[in-house]
Amino acid sequence: MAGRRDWSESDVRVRPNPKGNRPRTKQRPEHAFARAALVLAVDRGRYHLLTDDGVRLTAMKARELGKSSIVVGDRVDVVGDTSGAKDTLARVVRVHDRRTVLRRSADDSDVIERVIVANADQLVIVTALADPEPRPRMVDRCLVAAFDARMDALLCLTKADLADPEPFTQLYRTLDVASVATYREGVTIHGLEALREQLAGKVSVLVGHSGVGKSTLVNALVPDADRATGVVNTTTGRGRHTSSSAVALELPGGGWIIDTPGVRSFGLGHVDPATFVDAFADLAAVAQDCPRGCTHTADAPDCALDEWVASGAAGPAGEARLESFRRLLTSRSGDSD
Ligand SMILES: Nc1nc2c(ncn2[C@@H]2O[C@H](COP(=O)(O)OP(=O)(O)OP(=O)(O)O)[C@@H](O)[C@H]2O)c(=O)[nH]1
Ligand SMILES: [Zn+2]
Repeated sequence: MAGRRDWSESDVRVRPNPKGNRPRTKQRPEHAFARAALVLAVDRGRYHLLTDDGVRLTAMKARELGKSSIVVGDRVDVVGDTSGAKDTLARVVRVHDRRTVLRRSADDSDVIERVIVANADQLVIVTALADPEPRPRMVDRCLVAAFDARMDALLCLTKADLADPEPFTQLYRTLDVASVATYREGVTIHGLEALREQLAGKVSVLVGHSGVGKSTLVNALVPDADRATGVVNTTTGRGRHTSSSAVALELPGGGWIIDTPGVRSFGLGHVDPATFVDAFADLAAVAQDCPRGCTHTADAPDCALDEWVASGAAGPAGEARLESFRRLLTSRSGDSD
C-alpha cells in the first residue's frame, strides 16, 4: 500500500475512458518541479508540511491519490503553490515508501488498522512513577506496538521525585528497553539532558496518558512548542489542533519529536504473534524450529522457545526473557487501557 503513486494528467482528464487503452498524456510540467517535504501535522484533510528547503506550507491531497493515507512523518512530494504564503494551498502528489509504520487498531478484535505515524525511529513511552500510578499493562501494549512497527522503545519515567524508578524499570530489563527518569524541581527538569541524548538526531513518537507530565517535557524539549503547534492552529483558523492529531516538532539539537495528544491506547488487533517474534532476533532464530503457525504463548504445544530455555541454551537470563516476551504477547488481548 505504501508505495509511490505517480501523478499523471491522464488520471484527471481522461474520463470516461471506455476502451481503457488511451495513451497516457505527458505529465504536467509542474510535476517536474515537485518539492520533497515532511508531513508535520494533519488536520481534517489539510496537511501541514515542511519542505526540504525549509518552507512551511499547507496542502491538500491530490485527488489521484484516492483513499491512500498520508500521516505525520510521511515524506511526500508537493506541487502547485509551494510559496507557503497565507491562504495558499499546495497539492501532495506522491507519498514515499515508509521506513516504519506505527499502527493501532480501533480495538483488539479489530484487524483494520490505522496508521498513526510513519518513519519514526522510536516510541517514547511517558509514564509517571506516581500520580497517576504507572500502568505496566499499558506500557507492555505500547512496547508491542513499537516492536511490531520495528521501532525502538524508550521508557521515560516522570515524577521520579515521588517514587523510585528501580522496581518499574526491572520489569523491562530483560527486554532491553532503555529508560530515562526525570523530575521537575522548580524550573529545572532533572534527567532532561539524558533524555535529549536519547532523542538526538532521531524521530521519536511520544505517547502517554493525561497527567503524566508529557506537556511539561515537550515544552522543555522544544521551547517554542506552543508556537509551533500554534502555526498549525493559525493556518486552520481553529483554536486548537484536533485532539486526536499528532504533531511533529523539531528539536533544537536536531531530530524530531512527534506528540500524540489523542493516542491514549493501542488496539493491537493487527499484530500477528507469529511475526511479532521477529522483532527479537535471538527468539526469532529459535522460533524457526517451532511448529507451523505456532503462537509462541506458554500454552502453545511444542513451542521451540520452551525447549530453548529447558535445555539451558538460553543462558541464565533466558527464562526471564521468554517470560517477558510472553507477557507482551498476552497483553495483546484483553483490556486495552
Ligand atoms: N511531582 C511532580 N509533578 C510533576 C512533574 N512533572 C509534571 N508534574 C505535574 O503533573 C501534572 C501534569 O503535567 P502535564 O505536563 O500537564 O501532563 P500531561 O501529561 O501533558 O497531561 P495533559 O496535559 O493532561 O495531557 C502537572 O500538575 C504538573 O505540574 C514532576 O516531575 N514531578
Ligand atoms: Zn513457538
